[in-house]
Amino acid sequence: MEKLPRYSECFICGRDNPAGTDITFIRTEEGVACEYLAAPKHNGYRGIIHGGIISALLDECVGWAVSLRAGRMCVTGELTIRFRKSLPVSTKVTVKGFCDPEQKTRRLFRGYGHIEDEAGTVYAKAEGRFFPMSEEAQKPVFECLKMADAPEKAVTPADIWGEDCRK
Ligand SMILES: CCCCCCCC(=O)SCCNC(=O)CCNC(=O)[C@H](O)C(C)(C)COP(=O)(O)OP(=O)(O)OC[C@H]1O[C@@H](n2cnc3c(N)ncnc32)[C@H](O)[C@@H]1OP(=O)(O)O
Repeated sequence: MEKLPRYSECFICGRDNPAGTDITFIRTEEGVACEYLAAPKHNGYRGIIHGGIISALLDECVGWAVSLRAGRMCVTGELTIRFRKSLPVSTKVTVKGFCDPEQKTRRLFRGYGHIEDEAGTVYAKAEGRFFPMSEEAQKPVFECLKMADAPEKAVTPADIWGEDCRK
């Protein structure tokens, strides 16, 4: 399992965004995952994590999973979240994202994901459609992507996709 780069300004994974969740995503055999310890600063109602935070975690995790498959960073076109159970503060959960293997076009990628705790309880599920950026639009993204373990180190498309890098 390999740590994915972090986007310095991102609300979810950015080191330089004090409002964020300070999360590192990991490439897994099936897709992408991250650990999240439900924090009181992310409350909606007292003691329960805000649905917007849950949505943002799933958006980014599934977004990474489809981006790895697409060979380009993607933007979210559509995201549907099903909130199955309230997520209590202080719960340690794993967020998992996957790209639909039944890919029919290179223009639009479908992805899905969920949030579960150590006992396997699922709190929320997501599915969405994601669109790869153009090569031009992707360039500024790489100005802010930094290696997870070396924040001073820049990242190139080849660092993420290797030989699968889309031209
Ligand atoms: C990798 C790190 C993780 C990152 C996670 C964070 C991701 C984000 O949150 S990104 C921020 C939020 N998203 C955005 O800012 C994207 C804003 N939207 C856009 O840029 C554009 O609307 C975009 C790219 C989605 C589609 O634009 P465009 O390519 O011009 O679409 P368009 O030509 O109108 O439509 C193409 C096809 O896609 C479909 N489509 C277009 N937009 C959408 C949409 N939002 N949802 C579903 N389908 C859509 C259309 O139906 C159309 O299909 P068809 O040709 O069969 O009619």
